[in-house]
Amino acid sequence: MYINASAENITVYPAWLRPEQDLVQALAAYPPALIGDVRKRLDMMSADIRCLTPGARLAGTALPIQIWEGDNLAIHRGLDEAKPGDVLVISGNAVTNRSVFGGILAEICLHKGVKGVIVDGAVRDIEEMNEMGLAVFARAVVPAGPSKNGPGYVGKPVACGNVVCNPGDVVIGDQDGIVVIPQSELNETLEALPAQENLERQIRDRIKEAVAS
Ligand SMILES: O=C([O-])CC(=O)C(=O)O
Ligand SMILES: [Mg+2]
Repeated sequence: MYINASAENITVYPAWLRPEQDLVQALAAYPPALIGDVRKRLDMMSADIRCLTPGARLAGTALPIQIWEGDNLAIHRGLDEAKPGDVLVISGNAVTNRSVFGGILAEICLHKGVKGVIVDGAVRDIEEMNEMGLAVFARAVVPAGPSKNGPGYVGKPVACGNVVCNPGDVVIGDQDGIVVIPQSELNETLEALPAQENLERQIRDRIKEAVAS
């Protein structure tokens, strides 16, 4: 950690397997809306979790962190476990009167190769993070800062934006929002995507033909 604090009360769960980056990148070629459609229109986070860094696209593997509301010690501790390609998926139990993530944590994320952060709670320093190029999704923005006392969990499944997210699940986000793909279903999801894309193309072609005729 880069802060002077004891992380004794943060429980870190055993390391998990991360999916192949090639598989993550292949899924990242598709937008969350299309991925959600092939996943029975389930597994998408609440509309309250918004992209706060305009234009950002996000794709990576989940590193779940459960914080104590308004406290970010578990995020600092969790970043010690982060690997390149991870996305921090942080449950703050939807509490938004304290920001739990900001520019300093964003700097650690970039240094670690973390692709972005999804917070079921609030963040701050949003202009700074925008310039830094980290994809940030959260429920709210507020300048009030957090405590750093814990407790918390790192690497235990969390609920974020009403969706359960396990360590190593793939999360894909754009301006529409976030979809979560369970690690055991990555291949079947990827295989189903071209047909869904084709279906949409056919509808668009019919529209073009109708307009042209
Ligand atoms: O003060 C905090 O812990 C949150 C924050 O603003 C930062 O990470 O820059
Ligand atoms: Mg700050």
